[in-house]
Amino acid sequence: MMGISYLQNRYTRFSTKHSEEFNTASRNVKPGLIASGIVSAWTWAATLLQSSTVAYRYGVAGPFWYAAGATVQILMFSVLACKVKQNAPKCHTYLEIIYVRYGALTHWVFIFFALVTNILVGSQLLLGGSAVVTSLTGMNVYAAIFLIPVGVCAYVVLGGLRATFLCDYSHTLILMIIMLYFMFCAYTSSDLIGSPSRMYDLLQQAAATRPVDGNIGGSYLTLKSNFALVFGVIQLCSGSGTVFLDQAYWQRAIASRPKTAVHAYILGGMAWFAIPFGFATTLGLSAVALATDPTFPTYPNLPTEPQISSGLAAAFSASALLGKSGAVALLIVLFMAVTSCASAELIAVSSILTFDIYKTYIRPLASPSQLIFVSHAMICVFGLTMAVFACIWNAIGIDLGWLFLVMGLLIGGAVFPAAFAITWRGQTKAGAITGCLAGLGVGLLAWLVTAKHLYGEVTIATTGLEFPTLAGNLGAIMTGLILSVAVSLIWPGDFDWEVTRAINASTHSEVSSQTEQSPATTDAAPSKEKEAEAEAERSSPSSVDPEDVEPEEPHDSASLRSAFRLACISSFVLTLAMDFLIPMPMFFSHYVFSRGFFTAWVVISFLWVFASAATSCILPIWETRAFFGELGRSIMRDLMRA
Ligand SMILES: NC(N)=O
Repeated sequence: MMGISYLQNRYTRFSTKHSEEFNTASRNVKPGLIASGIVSAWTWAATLLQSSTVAYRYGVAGPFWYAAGATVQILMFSVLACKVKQNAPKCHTYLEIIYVRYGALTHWVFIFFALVTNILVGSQLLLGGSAVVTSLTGMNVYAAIFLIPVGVCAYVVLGGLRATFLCDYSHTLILMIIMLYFMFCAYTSSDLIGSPSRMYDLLQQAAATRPVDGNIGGSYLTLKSNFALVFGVIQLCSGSGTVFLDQAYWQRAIASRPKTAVHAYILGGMAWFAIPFGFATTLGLSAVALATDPTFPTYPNLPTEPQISSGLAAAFSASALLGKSGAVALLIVLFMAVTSCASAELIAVSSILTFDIYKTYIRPLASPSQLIFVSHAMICVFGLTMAVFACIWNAIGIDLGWLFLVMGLLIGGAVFPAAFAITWRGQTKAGAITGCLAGLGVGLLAWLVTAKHLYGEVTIATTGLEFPTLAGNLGAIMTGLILSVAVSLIWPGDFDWEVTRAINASTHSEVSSQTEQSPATTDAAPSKEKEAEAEAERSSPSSVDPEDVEPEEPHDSASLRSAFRLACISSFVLTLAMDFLIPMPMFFSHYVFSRGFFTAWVVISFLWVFASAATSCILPIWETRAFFGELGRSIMRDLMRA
């Protein structure tokens, strides 16, 4: 990472010493790298572990609903990405939009929801990751929780947002390779399974002795799975909160080029689908198939419910399929997922704390170097915070499964108010605040009342079950939607987007000037500092610029409007297909997969993973080939001179 940052600073005009580059990657990253960054930010420990948990519990419907329920938010976010480019092209965080549109009170409400989202996602990463590390290596769980973020903090501090994209890229590449290793092993070479047909037989045998409650005929081979459908709805609600309120996704929209942001989100969403779908269709179903095999780590017992809820189904099947090398491969893939997502969370929170709290309320005239210093410090503060929260969850008996189902009801109220803040000129301050807070209240109430009503007591066990969490998630998100719309229509407003377009408008892009002149720093930044930065730039041996190699077309509102149309149409059509047209006929017809259909299902999972690898691993290299050629020549020239 240090090497990459050195090369970037020496040979390109993007210096990590500038806060604009550190926090927004100078807003010119191409769609392949953004898509790869989206895939890796959205690939949590849970994407691998919880998807395998639901495969173990519900059969083929689990991976499908995990993937379909959490892809659509990324597709829909393409609409917001486009609106950010249209209505607030110079913002650093989405909370800056809230601040200039609604003022300080609403800003603090949204800061609260944004930070709760990041804390839940960050601590959930460490909770899932550490459970598997402890299970496979015996390491103390608290040591694992604290060790995981240390390295990530170091490379994010060194490299900033662009560095996280580059690390995301390399981690996604490794993740794809290992995922394909598991898939090929399970479905082609393993002595225990070795083919889709053998997996089909083993799943049928498992259904005969361990039928799935709520599935037609107890089968693992059907989408007629009541609890998988409930999980899918929770996933839709909770995923909306963890995408729309997580600055990491806004940051990728902000970092991308205006006209390609939409493509990046659509590509990223479609590429991400393959990860939980392919991974859990392999390791989650293998856990069902091999649970009674002597190679299974819990043999002769079946895994316990707490083990499954902690996300250990994948760890057990990886060990059963491949022994020690399976355990090592799972640890590596999990490390890649946890670190690349943690890096996205760290820099996202650092941007919020730097721009929305420090620069807005503490030191409005902060200089660029002060902003960079605070960004670095906040990365470490948040690294520590997420570890502390993961320890708290662990100490009070909350596991990955519980946190996964509950997250959405805590943040769901703010989903629609946040989306409307950049898309609907009619949403008022009262509508936004009422939607957020009432959504939180109703979500909590629906959750606890349902647990008490259905199970007679409110405990960690009952509050982590499907129906209470479904009620809470739906209550929160729908209340946020209904109240923000109703209140805004009763006391209407008509916002002028020119106000948000003016955010940081007078900032001269560092990309063009190499000196940062945000409104707050134009006059205040010490001129010596600017001179030093300019001098650093002049002394650079040569500055390779992707734009010089491949100049981008000018941005115009007509092309942004057509990108917006593309975002709306593609997110609507893909969502309809993934969440209704494909699963619902299979659900209502009570279809149980035939052997041939299951084989085709597995083949599709392979093809999708290959397409996903092409999008997130090959496309970023292809689209920057001219830049890398020029960079290589610059390095050669520099070496010749030495
Ligand atoms: N990112 C998720 N929901 O796996």
